[in-house]
Amino acid sequence: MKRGFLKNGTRSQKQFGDKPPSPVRAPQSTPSSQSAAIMNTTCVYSTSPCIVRADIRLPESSHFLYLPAGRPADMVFVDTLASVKKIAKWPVWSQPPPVMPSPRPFRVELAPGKGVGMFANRLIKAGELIMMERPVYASRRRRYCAPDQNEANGIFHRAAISGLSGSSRQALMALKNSYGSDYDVVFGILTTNFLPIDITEEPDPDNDFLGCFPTLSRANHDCCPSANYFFSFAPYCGQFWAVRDIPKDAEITISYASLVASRAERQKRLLDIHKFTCTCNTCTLPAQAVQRSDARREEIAEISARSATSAASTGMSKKRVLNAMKYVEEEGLVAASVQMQMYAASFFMHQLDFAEGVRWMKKAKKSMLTVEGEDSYGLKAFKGLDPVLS
Ligand SMILES: C[S@@+](CC[C@H](N)C(=O)[O-])C[C@H]1O[C@@H](n2cnc3c(N)ncnc32)[C@H](O)[C@@H]1O
Repeated sequence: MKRGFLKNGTRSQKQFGDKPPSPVRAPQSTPSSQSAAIMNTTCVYSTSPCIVRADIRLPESSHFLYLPAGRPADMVFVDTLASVKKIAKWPVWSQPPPVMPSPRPFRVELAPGKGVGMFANRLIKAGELIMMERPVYASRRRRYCAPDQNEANGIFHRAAISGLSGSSRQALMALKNSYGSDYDVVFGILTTNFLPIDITEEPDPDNDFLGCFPTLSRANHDCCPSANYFFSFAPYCGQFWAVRDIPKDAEITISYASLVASRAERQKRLLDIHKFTCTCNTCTLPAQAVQRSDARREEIAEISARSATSAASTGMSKKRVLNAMKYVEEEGLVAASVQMQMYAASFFMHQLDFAEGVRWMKKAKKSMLTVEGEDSYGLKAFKGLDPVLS
């Protein structure tokens, strides 16, 4: 998911939380005793915009930017000084976050065995925007902090959230912590709830950011999810889009890990990073059905991987492409279908079957709209092709 899944319509899925945020360690000369760790290492860099240096001891310390300016902060951005100075100037902060129509089409309630989850209050139609909101905590995955500010004492993150308004801090602290007592609770909450976000409009793998959301972070995982998470850069909001009709009272789920992997691989990742064993319908199929599901997902993964290479259609047969399309449908992987449809479009174009190529492009465009809405980066890439595709 590089801001959602479909930048350029061809990027492979960037998954959130695929590895925990990793601190970049400062040189060992930094004091590392517990007493030094407890001391306040922050200092105010500027008040307007409100920027706080995380650690006066480190030349390259991370900085905390509190937004919006001049009001109790709804959000903290954690990054280098140069970066937060640029972010502070974005015009989006002068606009209030978009308000979702009331009543909301979902509720947050107990999801047995999972904590809480999001459930549909009414039929939610495929392609509907379920929820959008700004993160309360946004951070580059790799932050720069001293060895005495670690996952166990949470000093760094605690300092970052201390400048948030009471309500934003409470919303964050109310989120689930799946990380257990070896870790500080704030670190645990953040790591449990991170979703991928962006600081650039164009795809940029070097800028790897994570965000925590008061409501979106309540969605549970399913290996055949009913919603797609997309980060819309323009309003600076995370969004959930219904990828199929979601009946009243059904759970609204997203995917935390790559779905085009075998059950064993998915389960390992979910346990290692997200600390649960997935018991979704796909994971609990009878053994033979799991084998078939694995084979379908592995085939989709192989073709998705090819779609990123220039030799994408070399040695590929039409039968195999069309079979893969069927597999995506059989597995209910609506978000993954976009990449496959784009692959099919380019495959047929290479075969000089333009009618078939355009047909798959139209399908991909429609799917992009369903799973990412009008702000989809991939959709924008289609703009010049409108006369052909409409
Ligand atoms: C981002 S939170 C999701 C909301 C969370 N259930 C809550 O109560 O706030 C992620 C955590 O929810 C739980 N979870 C998510 N999906 C799950 C699933 N399919 N089965 C069991 N637990 C799940 C795990 O504890 C996971 O670490």
